[in-house]
Amino acid sequence: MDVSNDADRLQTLLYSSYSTDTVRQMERPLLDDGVPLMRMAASATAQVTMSLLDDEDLPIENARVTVLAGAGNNGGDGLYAGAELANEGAQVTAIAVGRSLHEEAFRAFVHAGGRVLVLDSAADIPGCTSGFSAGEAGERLQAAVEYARSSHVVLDAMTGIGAAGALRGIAGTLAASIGVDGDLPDKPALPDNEPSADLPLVVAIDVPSGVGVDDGSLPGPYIPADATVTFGAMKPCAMVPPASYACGRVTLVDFGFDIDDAVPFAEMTDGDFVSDSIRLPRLADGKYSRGVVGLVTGSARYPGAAILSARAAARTNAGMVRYLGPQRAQDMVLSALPEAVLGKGRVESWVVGSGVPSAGDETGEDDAQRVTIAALLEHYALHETDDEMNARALAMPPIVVDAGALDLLPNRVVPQVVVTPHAGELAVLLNRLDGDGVEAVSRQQVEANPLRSALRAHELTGATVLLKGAVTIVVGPDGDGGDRIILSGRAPAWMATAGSGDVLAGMLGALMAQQDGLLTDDPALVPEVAAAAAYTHGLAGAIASKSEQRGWCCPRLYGHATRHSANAIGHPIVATDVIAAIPQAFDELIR
Ligand SMILES: NC(=O)C1=CN([C@@H]2O[C@H](COP(=O)(O)OP(=O)(O)OC[C@H]3O[C@@H](n4cnc5c(N)ncnc54)[C@H](OP(=O)(O)O)[C@@H]3O)[C@@H](O)[C@H]2O)[C@@H](O)CC1
Ligand SMILES: [K+]
Repeated sequence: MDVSNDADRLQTLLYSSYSTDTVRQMERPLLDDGVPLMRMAASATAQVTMSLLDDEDLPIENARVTVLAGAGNNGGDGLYAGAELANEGAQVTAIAVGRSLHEEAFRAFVHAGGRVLVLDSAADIPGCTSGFSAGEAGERLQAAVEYARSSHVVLDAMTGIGAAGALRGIAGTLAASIGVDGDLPDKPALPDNEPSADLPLVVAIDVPSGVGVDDGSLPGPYIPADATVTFGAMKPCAMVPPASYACGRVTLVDFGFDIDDAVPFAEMTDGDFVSDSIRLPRLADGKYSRGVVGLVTGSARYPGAAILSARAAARTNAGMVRYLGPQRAQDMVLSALPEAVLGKGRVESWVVGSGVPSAGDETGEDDAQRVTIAALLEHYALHETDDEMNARALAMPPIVVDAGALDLLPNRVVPQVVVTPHAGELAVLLNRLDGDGVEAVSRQQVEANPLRSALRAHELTGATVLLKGAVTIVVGPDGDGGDRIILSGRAPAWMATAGSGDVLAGMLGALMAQQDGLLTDDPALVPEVAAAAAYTHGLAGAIASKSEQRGWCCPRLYGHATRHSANAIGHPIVATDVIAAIPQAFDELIR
């Protein structure tokens, strides 16, 4: 990735996340040059902690701070940060969860007046008691939990990027007692990831302990944070849900990593990125050249989805919308959108399945829409032996496969097919594709590790996958034989409402129709346009609900002035309100 100037570099740093291996490669040259990264990390953590205490009107001299310190460098960060807070007058206790502590950091901590409570009887930490009985170990653990709970601040320094798998042993028990075990992060969605006023404030060092650092999963007990101070570069867990929901407000400490040659693991969309997907009208344009969207959506049973998808597509910069569906839905579409054209004709993209019953639905089997969709989707199927049919499939216009069409998806398809499931629908899709012999995956499992599920669906089908959520995950081809992961976190939580998905499907269809056929020629653009649709949908929802809250907030950059952040929570909306706000969203994106 070529990052030509400083502003571009910072933008890339804030909106890209890198795997732990890449982060270690990027920090290597600095460590070799003797740059004191750990001290820099610790100072930043102490400063962020003090400013949080300040926000709560808690003087540092009165603050009780608990450092949950692991045996690795993450624990070292915590101990140095604890030492700085102790030097400022705080009363700081470190709970040693492993058998050792980072030596120099431990010395600095003790020198600053910090106290240490050891939990592992086999620990070997200078000046600390060990070899105690199992009974005493239990008492110490209980005391540690109580002490942490009654603190003003907990610095979570158990594990950082060296974490492997679910937290085990004492760290796991402590996380289950102080944090969460088995549930997704569950708190009101506030603007700017505002910390709750409840004490203790939890500050995660680098990453919250217990989350899947490289995939955003929650493999076991974890400690949700009010704030995370992360070093050098964003890790996937700070962007990918549900771990990203456990990070609270994120501050990135720029170590000056050279990111020119680093390939991000996952990127977050921003408005600049999205505007590339918007085709501005041209002087010589007519309605056809601006892109026509064909919709096979809605059904006799669910006609409303036809209206929502048609109106959303028409508002999203399409030249024209064609609608195919049952008489009742046709009548309703025409009265809601007189501009719609009924019946078949040339289109630049398709949207199928929104508001169409699936096979499991009681009206599913005999719904005529399903017959039309199944026939259309056959044109997108890839066959092992038939090159001619494959060439025809590769030349098809892009298509959005939503809701009731998902169970009609052929096994292997071309990448300009975008499937748009929510977690439950993705679980059903994966179980059908994986077939018997592979353990069935539940909606809850998809929710606990949505990225893995989206990657799996892309791998199995070849389709581009857009998994809906407060942070929407898009997985598609990167053009070099690999996967591209793009996220959109623009939507406020108010958008979790009936019909919201139908609106997204229509918007995505329209954005794909206006790409002048480029998506068919270059499938690597498909995930970009899919993420752009999710972002524009989220932005329209934010405008409609007058909400500053979003699924993902851009991290603060340590040492740089914090932009004043508005804090309107906003108000409830219905899907129709989102459509009404699309023009204003475009206005913002094009400006
Ligand atoms: N490189 C640098 O100089 C800089 C690094 N920096 C900081 O260092 C961090 C990386 O440090 P790291 O590599 O030492 O690993 P770290 O995250 O402390 O984890 C290792 C410890 O965790 C334990 N552990 C692992 N898995 C576990 C599990 N499932 N359940 C329970 N325990 C588990 C593991 O135990 P073990 O497996 O050895 O028994 C070991 O004790 C990085 O995130 C950043 O904060 C910054 O200061 C900037 C400069
Ligand atoms: K941590």
